[in-house]
Amino acid sequence: MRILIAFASLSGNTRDLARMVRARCQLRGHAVSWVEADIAGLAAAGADPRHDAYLLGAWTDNGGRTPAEMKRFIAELVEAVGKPRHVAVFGTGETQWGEAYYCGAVRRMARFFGSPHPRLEIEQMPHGARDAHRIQQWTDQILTSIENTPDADPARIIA
Ligand SMILES: Cc1cc2nc3c(=O)[nH]c(=O)nc-3n(C[C@H](O)[C@H](O)[C@H](O)COP(=O)(O)O)c2cc1C
Repeated sequence: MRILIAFASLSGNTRDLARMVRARCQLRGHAVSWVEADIAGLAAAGADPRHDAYLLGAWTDNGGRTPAEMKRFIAELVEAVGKPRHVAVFGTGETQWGEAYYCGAVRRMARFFGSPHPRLEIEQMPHGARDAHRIQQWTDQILTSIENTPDADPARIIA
């Protein structure tokens, strides 16, 4: 499959997480388009913005909010391809901001897209065997689910 990974990361935690997700996708033989939303737009994903799966990641800003760079990217994505069916969301946050706000951006993005997939929420930076295992399991679960879905996405039918 062609997979788009796009994320916003202020201090690198979410970038580390995105890299681990990318490594797993590539290990399973998928082609990954990589967009760092803080410095690039959808054009970085190549000539065709349509992908089989969209894995979107973000850190969480004040009050559980989605960072502005990610909002801008999402607006561009929706303008180009609509709200895709196969969106899964990951991110990092800190519980010290309060349970109600923890990884709020991940929850908001998943809600916005109506994502049917589980969310991946990591506290601060991913570390240790436990996080590595969670990330691998999450990525595998998402990819297996999408691979096995009879698809009505125009992007996949045309591709
Ligand atoms: C100004 C600011 C506000 C934050 N607000 C929240 C928040 O509401 N909820 C949360 O879970 N984390 C919050 N955080 C923590 C970051 O989301 C967390 O450190 C994250 O791992 C940073 O990811 P990054 O290294 O990819 O930028 C906040 C951090 C900053 C700097």
